[in-house]
Amino acid sequence: MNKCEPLAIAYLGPPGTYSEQAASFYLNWLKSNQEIEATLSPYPTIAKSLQAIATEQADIAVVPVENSIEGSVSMTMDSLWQLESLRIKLALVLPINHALISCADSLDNIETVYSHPQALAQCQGWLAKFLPNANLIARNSTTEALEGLPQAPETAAISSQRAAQLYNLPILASAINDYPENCTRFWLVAKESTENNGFNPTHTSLAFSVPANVPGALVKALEVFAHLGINLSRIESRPTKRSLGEYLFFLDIEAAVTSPLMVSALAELNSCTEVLKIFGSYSVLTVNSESKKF
Ligand SMILES: O=C(O)C(=O)Cc1ccccc1
Repeated sequence: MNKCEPLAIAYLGPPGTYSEQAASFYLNWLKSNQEIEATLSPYPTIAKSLQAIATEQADIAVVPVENSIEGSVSMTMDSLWQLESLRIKLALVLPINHALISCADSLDNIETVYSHPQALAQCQGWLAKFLPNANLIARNSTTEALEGLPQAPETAAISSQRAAQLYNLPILASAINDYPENCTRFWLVAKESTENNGFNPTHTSLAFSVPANVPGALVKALEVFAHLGINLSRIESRPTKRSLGEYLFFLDIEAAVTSPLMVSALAELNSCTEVLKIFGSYSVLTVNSESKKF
């Protein structure tokens, strides 16, 4: 990164997404706490936001990783495993409030609803109750879903209230997520070589594969943490994509990578896993609605 250039923050666009809200929060934080200027650059997919870091087109990517209702964002996990030399620098937890945006006069006229798969899933109860016959179609992001709404009044999109204001589109229903306490965790990902941001790391994320057809291989790996009294806050499996029934295991751990217990754990883990990748050690910030400044 050129020190004179503002920091380029990649996020899942077009502007107005929840990822942009998380990216804006970080941009404001950088300005007020570290006097660092930054700019926001939208990318069409989560994978492309992360690739922009690997290819040094951008300095930091803000990507959704897990939702309190719907679970993990598989595109983020798969890209992190595939791309080398990326590190998680910080986690941000944001409250998520969805609205139904449409130029239709009433819900009765809506035939199709577009949104990011996570948003469709987070509103499935509401959709089943109020739009039981609508076709639900996935888009790359909640704001990509807004494209074409004015030309097609029989369509609607699930996006944020702020996105409706940004694109001057009407809100037909608000607070439509099935659970009011809907939160999403975002990771801020940079190149391994990037300086730390001053937060003391409290969590570590990693993933590993285990030797094929070894009974108890996963138990052995998990016992490393249990025996050392280290708490795990998430475990998730993803297919290796090599052959059916082979998995990668993603773990979030409540300890910094440099803590003495983790140093012992990682040494032991190395000996019972096949490939082990450490995605970073970072701190978690929870953003409440009032502190989302733009
Ligand atoms: O599409 C967006 O706005 C995103 O940033 C992804 C997303 C979708 C739903 C909840 C949280 C993040």
